[in-house]
Amino acid sequence: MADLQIINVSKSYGTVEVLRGVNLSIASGEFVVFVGPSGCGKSTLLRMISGLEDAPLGEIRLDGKVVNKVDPAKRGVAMVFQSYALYPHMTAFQNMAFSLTMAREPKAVIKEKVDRAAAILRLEKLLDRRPGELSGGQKQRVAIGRAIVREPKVFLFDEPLSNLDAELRVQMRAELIQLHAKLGTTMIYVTHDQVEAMTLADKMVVMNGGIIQQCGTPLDLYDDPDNRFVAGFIGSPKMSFIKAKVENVRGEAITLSGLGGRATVELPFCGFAPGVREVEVGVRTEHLEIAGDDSATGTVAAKVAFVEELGDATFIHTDLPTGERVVVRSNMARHKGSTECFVRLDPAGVLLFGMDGERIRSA
Ligand SMILES: Nc1ncnc2c1ncn2[C@@H]1O[C@H](COP(=O)(O)OP(=O)(O)OP(=O)(O)O)[C@@H](O)[C@H]1O
Repeated sequence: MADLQIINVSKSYGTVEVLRGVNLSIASGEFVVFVGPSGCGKSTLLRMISGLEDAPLGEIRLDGKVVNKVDPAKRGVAMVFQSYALYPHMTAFQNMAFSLTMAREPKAVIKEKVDRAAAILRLEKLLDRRPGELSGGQKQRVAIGRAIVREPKVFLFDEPLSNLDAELRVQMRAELIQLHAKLGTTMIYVTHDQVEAMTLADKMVVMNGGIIQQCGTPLDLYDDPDNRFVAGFIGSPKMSFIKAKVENVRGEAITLSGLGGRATVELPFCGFAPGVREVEVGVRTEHLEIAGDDSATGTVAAKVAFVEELGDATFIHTDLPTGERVVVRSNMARHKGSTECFVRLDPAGVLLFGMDGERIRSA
């Protein structure tokens, strides 16, 4: 177990800056997930922590010690790759034992460590098989086993489940949660799948454009995003955004107009900055409902674009007259066939964003 500090770390490839002044503190034993769209720099940051990529600017501290120039093999970190990276001619046992064999550990110690890892990962019966004789999930477990036997201070996972089918991903996700509970080791995990991130993370780090946009618990990010990017990235279906004009600001409420072109809504809000004329309303699907008419405030006329019926929930994708797409979760079955509807916002579930994308919070 180890804590990790990333202090003002930047990285460029040629003239392209892929990490820009990243600061992050990871506590010992924490499960931290880096998430963000393709190319945002999450794998680069992970590889810099592992030492596979050099870190010329800023500091990476493991248990207080600067490791920027420490050899990857001596950092006490172990990485698990998306591609498994197993030796095809070696058995599962030999693959898992490889680093210990190279370090000339005694045979009895190697066997004990591999057997212990195999028991944790339920691989005991597969140790004689070569990678070609294992399923994707089993191969990934061998790759994780190879990391476990090294008894690292920090595990680094680079999209380890991306090559697995949907069902196996869910199963492996649960296994990783149990593994973390069993070992208690610091784990850093990269994925572009936000559901994976939300289910695994103690702390989630949302990145975009080489910058940490926000970090916190998954529910902090879901309920209280700092900006429009985080709000839109976290959650499925995604948060809907509607532009509005600021009509009236009072002590504990503001009135917005022009939602979807016409509608108005009054929101509880303290300390709204005078002078702001335009905002964007962000609202999650659970704070929207289909209304019978537009008599209540915060109700917008919309056209049904398409309906997804998933059994336990129905998502109605609607288009406002302004062209904005709004997704409503409804337990009213059988919306297929409807072409027009009214969508009502629950004022208590509305978040406000400035036109610069930053969150406007109530005082
Ligand atoms: N060795 C390299 N040389 C030049 N550019 C690179 C190199 N490695 C990565 N990049 C670029 O740096 C940026 C960040 O890449 P990185 O792999 O960290 O992104 P990512 O967030 O992990 O994306 P993905 O989810 O697609 O794996 C990308 O624009 C990528 O093209």
